[in-house]
Amino acid sequence: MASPQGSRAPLEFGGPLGAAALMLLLPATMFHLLLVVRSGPARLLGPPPYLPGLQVLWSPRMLLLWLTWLGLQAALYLLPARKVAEGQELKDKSRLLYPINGNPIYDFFLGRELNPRVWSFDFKYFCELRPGLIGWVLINLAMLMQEAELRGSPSLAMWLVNGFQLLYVGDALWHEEAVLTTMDITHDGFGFMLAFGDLAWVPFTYSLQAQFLLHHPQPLGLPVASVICLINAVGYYIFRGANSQKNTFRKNPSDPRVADLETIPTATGRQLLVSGWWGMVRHPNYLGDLIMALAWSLPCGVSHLLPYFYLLYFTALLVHREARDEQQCLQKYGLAWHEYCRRVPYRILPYIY
Ligand SMILES: NC(=O)C1=CN([C@@H]2O[C@H](COP(=O)(O)OP(=O)(O)OC[C@H]3O[C@@H](n4cnc5c(N)ncnc54)[C@H](OP(=O)(O)O)[C@@H]3O)[C@@H](O)[C@H]2O)C=CC1
Ligand SMILES: CC(C)CCC[C@@H](C)[C@H]1CC=C2C3=C(CC[C@@]21C)[C@@]1(C)CC[C@H](O)C(C)(C)[C@@H]1CC3
Repeated sequence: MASPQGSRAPLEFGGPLGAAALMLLLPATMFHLLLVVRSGPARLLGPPPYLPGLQVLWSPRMLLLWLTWLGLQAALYLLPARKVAEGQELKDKSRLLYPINGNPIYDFFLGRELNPRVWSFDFKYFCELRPGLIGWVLINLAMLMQEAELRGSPSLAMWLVNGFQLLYVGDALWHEEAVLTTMDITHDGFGFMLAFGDLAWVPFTYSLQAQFLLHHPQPLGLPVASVICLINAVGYYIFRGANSQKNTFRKNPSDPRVADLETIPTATGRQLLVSGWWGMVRHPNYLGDLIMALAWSLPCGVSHLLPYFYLLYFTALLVHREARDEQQCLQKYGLAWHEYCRRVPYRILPYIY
């Protein structure tokens, strides 16, 4: 968004160089992870065990399968029997026009079109939840079924990972409307980052724990499994509680479930919650999500670093995302946001960060 003086807003992700590096590094990282997870050593930081030839990598049948999957999801997305929810309005009821800054690599990575649509088909909204997230749990299920074929029955660890991540995806679909208030929909364009993130990164790297367990079975006793289930439950409770509280408040501040919460008025007319989950830290939803990310890795044991890749990546993503959101909220709310930061000094982890 251009500032009042017309100067260009600061470039994120390290500008064109950062964007170009990420567009090379991310597919390479995903490729490395998928090779290493199948190898015996499964060393995250080691070189990939082998580099498959092009005849292995290129499969017209797989391409057709993937396009069929995308087409099926698109057809289901277009079914007439669906609820239509309004997106977030901007302050003056209009939509800001982002100046094209003549920077192709950066624009290609971040995207500049906020709401890419063909008729009523919203590409960003469609990609955000459906093909990638549902594909993720399908890959998990395929791993579970293949382990049953290989070893007679799925391991307890595989059941836990499948169950936790099915809960996460099911929750996302159940609360589909909440996606409309996420940063991706309200602020980010639909470029390489979200297209690759939604359609490749989520299904193939988020299913890493299930893939790891298929190739590296891990023993898991009931007492430890119970503790891991408790950790996931705590994470989900915080994640869901915080997201629902904020989304309810944003939809209707007078809703009895949030009406008694303390708030800070802002010059925009919108208020900031300063008690409840959002009085604990400034991103309680991220805290819950990270606790769940830990619970997804623990069933894979501690013999390998690879299953903890998601936790490491996700921590970096949310720390970076939180910083981006802070800048946006500072621009939106000015002094009110400074007051919020004074009263709620921690970002994600109480008394730590
Ligand atoms: N699994 C994954 O890969 C990922 C999961 N996520 C999850 O997605 C969820 C959404 O995260 P994200 O999209 O980053 O955005 P958030 O849901 O955290 O929303 C941030 C926005 O909420 C509003 N807000 C912030 N503080 C307050 C407050 N005190 N009172 C009222 N409103 C407030 C502001 O918008 P405004 O005031 O304009 O309404 C702010 O821009 C999170 O749970 C996160 O964990 C996110 C990224 C990746
Ligand atoms: C490829 C790069 C490393 C970065 C890509 C990041 C994307 C994979 C994520 C950015 C925000 C996301 C959200 C979810 C999935 C991952 C991406 C697309 C989300 C749909 C997961 C389910 C949650 O319930 C949610 C709150 C709906 C999430 C919204 C943000």
